[in-house]
Amino acid sequence: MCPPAPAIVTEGLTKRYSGVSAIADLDLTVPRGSVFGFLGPNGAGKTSTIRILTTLTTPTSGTARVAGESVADRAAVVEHIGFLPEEPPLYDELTGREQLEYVAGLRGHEDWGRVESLLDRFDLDEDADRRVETYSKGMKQKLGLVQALLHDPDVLFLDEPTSGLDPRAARTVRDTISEVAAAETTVFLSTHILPVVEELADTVGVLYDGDLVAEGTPAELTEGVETGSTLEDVFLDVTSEQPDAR
Ligand SMILES: Nc1ncnc2c1ncn2[C@@H]1O[C@H](COP(=O)(O)OP(=O)(O)OP(=O)(O)O)[C@@H](O)[C@H]1O
Repeated sequence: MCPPAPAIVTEGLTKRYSGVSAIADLDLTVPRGSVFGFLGPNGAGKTSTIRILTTLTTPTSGTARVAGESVADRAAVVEHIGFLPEEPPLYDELTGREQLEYVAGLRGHEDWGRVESLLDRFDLDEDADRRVETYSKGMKQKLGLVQALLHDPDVLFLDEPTSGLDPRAARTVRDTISEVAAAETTVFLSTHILPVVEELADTVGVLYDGDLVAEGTPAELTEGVETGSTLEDVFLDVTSEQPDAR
């Protein structure tokens, strides 16, 4: 039997914005059902990569496939993906439940039973009839996560899902990510919070100046460097000035 196709494959992926190189010749493979921690300093090209993989922008050159579909085929890719950007796209004037029903309707997945079960699963049912504008940041983040999961995507993209959350809300979001990953969904997790990656990621990729400068399991990355090294030590090491940096 053939092994299943990877959840994400990029080959020679390149993005330039009027002369500025954001990603350069990126080759990336993310196996199905894994949590991929996508790290890199500010300006490394993480958001640009996520925007290409979620079909919000097009590459300058190279190819990318998500859940087996080319990112050139937007309609095919969006069926398979969920995306929680740093600021969840929510309407303040809707209630939590209306927000989810609205998005489910837009996607043509008018499965109100699923909306209710997700509200229940993420402890949002008691607040579901309150307007989003009254929600705390943590509740908005949870609602954004539920919204990204409504159509049971194969690949979930998360951009800084725990930033700005208090420890309890961040824990809830981390637990949710673990739960989603346990249910065979591939999670592409971009964050600056390294302990979150250490806790959740099966594989880590470190982007620096548009290039992948390290890739492996957290254990592989910390092996071979000084005993007791953490992912933070590895991150700081591989993202210091590279000899061939542009
Ligand atoms: N729309 C744009 N127009 C011009 N340059 C851009 C645009 N978007 C990103 N860039 C540039 O591309 C490079 C990569 O940016 P990107 O936002 O992808 O990095 P990032 O790793 O997500 O950074 P951060 O962690 O700060 O969010 C940067 O030099 C940035 O200034």
